[in-house]
Amino acid sequence: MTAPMLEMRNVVVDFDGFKAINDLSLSIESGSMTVVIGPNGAGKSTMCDSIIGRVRPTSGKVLFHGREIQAEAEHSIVGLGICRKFQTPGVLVALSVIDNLTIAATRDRRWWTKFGRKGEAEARSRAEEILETVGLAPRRDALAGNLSHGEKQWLEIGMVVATDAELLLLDEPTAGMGAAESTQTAEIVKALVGKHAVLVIDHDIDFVSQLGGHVVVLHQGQLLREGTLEQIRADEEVAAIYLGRA
Ligand SMILES: Nc1ncnc2c1ncn2[C@@H]1O[C@H](COP(=O)(O)OP(=O)(O)OP(=O)(O)O)[C@@H](O)[C@H]1O
Repeated sequence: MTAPMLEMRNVVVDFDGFKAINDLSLSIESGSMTVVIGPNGAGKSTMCDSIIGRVRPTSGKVLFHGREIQAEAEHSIVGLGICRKFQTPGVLVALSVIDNLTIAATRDRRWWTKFGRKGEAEARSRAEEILETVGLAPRRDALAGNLSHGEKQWLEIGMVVATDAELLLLDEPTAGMGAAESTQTAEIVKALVGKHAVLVIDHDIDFVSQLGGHVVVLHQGQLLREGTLEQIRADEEVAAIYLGRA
């Protein structure tokens, strides 16, 4: 039997006696979409931190294609093919959209780790492709600093995609967005699935329903439920704890 692409096995993250992640086990398959929801403080960001190597599990294992990565440095985890987008966009505001994407594509993790820097022409052609994927073709030459909040988020998704990571971690990609921008974000994220596995953290249930992925509910650092959004919505314990229904 082949190992899942990513597996968290009995992971505990203990901050001075407080278990932000408490015996969490879950698997993510290649090319899949997993959406993590849960109340504030459920441990969603800490879960991402423990996958990417920003936080060390106190116990348990994180495996990527069967290889233990829980003790690896963040940059080597990125080199293996896991890349994370944070809530706050980290684009280079003085550069154009296409230049931001080209720089990110130049740092394609496979070229970075195995062959040195990718050629400028190849990186630019990859950047042009990603420009379409994230819907920013009309804003190609705009300075990143002049983009709207939503456009900056899409550019940063594009920069994560440009690394050609196998697993993309998107932490609240719709933070601060209105309904129309959230819908467009769902379309962008759905288009990434297949080529990449995507793990999305988000609070917005409308957005989660537009994504249509496998839903994981975290509560107090533990996996409360997983399934389709319909199964999650029908679950009375989840409704009481998270969706606010008695
Ligand atoms: N470095 C830390 N030291 C101590 N406690 C922490 C640390 N990081 C997170 N926590 C605590 O761990 C718990 C889980 O936090 P986390 O940010 O992972 O939750 P979350 O589900 O992402 O919440 P939110 O939806 O509000 O972003 C919270 O109670 C938080 O205060």
